[in-house]
Amino acid sequence: MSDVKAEVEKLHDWTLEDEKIKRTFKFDRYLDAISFVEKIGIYAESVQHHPKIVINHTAVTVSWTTFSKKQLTEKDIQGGKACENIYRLYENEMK
Ligand SMILES: C[C@H](O)[C@H](O)[C@H]1CNC2=NC(N)=NC(=O)C2=N1
Repeated sequence: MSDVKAEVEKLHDWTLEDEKIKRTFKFDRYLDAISFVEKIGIYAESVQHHPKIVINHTAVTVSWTTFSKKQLTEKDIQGGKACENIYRLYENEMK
């Protein structure tokens, strides 16, 4: 297994399929979901690596892959970790 694939296992809650990692994040309110997406957008622009994001009311599904290489790369792992960190901010605010 490649190092990148081994790293996916450490990202609990993310599933690996077809060279993509994916996770759905849940929010209490629609605008919390939108705010999460905006923060991911700011991260994505800062590193010039952009995920697919599907907003379904209060559920946000984020998928990372590297389309230029048609495979999962370290940048996708970093993207997944960034999403986790951003979501943790939201969870802490809710406590
Ligand atoms: C030039 C620019 O860095 C590339 O087009 C970037 C932009 N964002 C990207 N995002 C993702 N997810 N995969 C890429 O291959 C990619 N390429």
